[in-house]
Amino acid sequence: MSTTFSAPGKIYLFGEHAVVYGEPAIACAVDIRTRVTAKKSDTIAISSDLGTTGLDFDIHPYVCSVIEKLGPVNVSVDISSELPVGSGLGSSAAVTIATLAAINIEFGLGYSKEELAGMGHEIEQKVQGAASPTDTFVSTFGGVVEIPARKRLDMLDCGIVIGNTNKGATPKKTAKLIEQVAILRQEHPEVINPIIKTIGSIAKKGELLVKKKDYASLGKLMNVNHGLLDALGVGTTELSALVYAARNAGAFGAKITGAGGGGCMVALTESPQKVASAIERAGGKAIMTRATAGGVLEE
Ligand SMILES: Nc1ncnc2c1ncn2[C@@H]1O[C@H](COP(=O)(O)OP(=O)(O)OP(=O)(O)O)[C@@H](O)[C@H]1O
Ligand SMILES: C[C@@](O)(CCO)CC(=O)[O-]
Ligand SMILES: [Mg+2]
Repeated sequence: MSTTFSAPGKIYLFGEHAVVYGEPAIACAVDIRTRVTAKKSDTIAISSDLGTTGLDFDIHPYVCSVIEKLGPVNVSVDISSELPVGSGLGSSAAVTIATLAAINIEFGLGYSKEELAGMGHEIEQKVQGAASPTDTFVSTFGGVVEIPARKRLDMLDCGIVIGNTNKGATPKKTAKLIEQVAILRQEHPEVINPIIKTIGSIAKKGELLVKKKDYASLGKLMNVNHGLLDALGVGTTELSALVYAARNAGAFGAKITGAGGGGCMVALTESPQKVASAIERAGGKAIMTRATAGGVLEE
C-alpha cells in the first residue's frame, strides 16, 4: 500500500514586497501541482527530478526536513511535479505540504490541515532562514487568499497565463531583493513608504474586484502594481518584455508574481492561448492554468 497527495503552486495577484511591511496581499493557488507518494519502507529513499537519495539534506532539504519533523520514519517518497523549480511559483511549499500530507496518512499520524500548514511554514523558515506563511498556507488550503489575514476570497474564473523568464528566483535572490527594497526605503522613506501603502491599497481594492469578477479592473490594477514593483527596483527587462507582450495580446492585465528579479510574471485573460503564444514569442515559457479551490488533495 502507499499514499499519494498533491499540492498546488501559487501566484501573487497583488501585494508582494508590500506584505513584508504589513500591507495586505492577495495570493491564488493555481492548478499546477506537485504529487508525492509515500510508502512505509525499511529504509529512507527519496526520488524526484533532482535525484534519488537517502536522507540527503543537500539535494532534498524540504523533504528531509519533513521526515525529520514527523519521525524520523522509514519511508519511500516519490515526487513528480508540474511546477518549475525556483521560479517563484511556490514549488518548495507544494512539495513540503504534499510530503507532510502523504506521510501523515501513510503512517496514521492524525495531524489536521491547520497543523500541516503550520509545520510546512516552520520547515520553509528552517530551510530558507525566513519565509512568509503565504506559500504553505495557499498550498494547503487552495483558493484565492488575502494575507496576512488568511481570509478566503471568491474564486477567479478567468484564464491565468504564467510566463517564466527561466532566470532563477532562488531563496537567496528573494532575500537579496527584500533587502534591496529595505535599503531603498531607509534611504528615501518619504518616497518608498507611499509606494508600499499604495500597493496595499491596490490589494484592498482587489478583494472587492475579485468578488465582483471585474477582471478588466483587476487587470488595470495589476498593471499599476507592476509599475510600482518596477519603481521598487525588483523588475527586469525580461519580466517586462513578457508583461507587455501579454498586455499587447489583449490580457486584462499582467505583472510580476513573487519577489521579481527573474522568475515569473502572471496575466489574467479571456484568451489564454493568444496570450501564451505572445509570451513565448517574447522569449518566455508560458503555462496556461486556472485558479484552484483545491489545496492539498489525496489522489
Ligand atoms: N519537484 C520537486 N522535487 C524535490 N524538491 C523540490 C521540488 N520542487 C521544489 N523542490 C525544492 O524546493 C526548492 C526550490 O524552492 P524555492 O523556494 O527556491 O523556489 P520556489 O518555491 O519554486 O519559488 P518561491 O519560493 O519564490 O515561490 C528546490 O531547490 C528543492 O529543494
Ligand atoms: C517578496 C515577497 O513578498 C514574496 C516572495 O515570493 C516575500 C514574502 O512575502 O515572503
Ligand atoms: Mg519556495
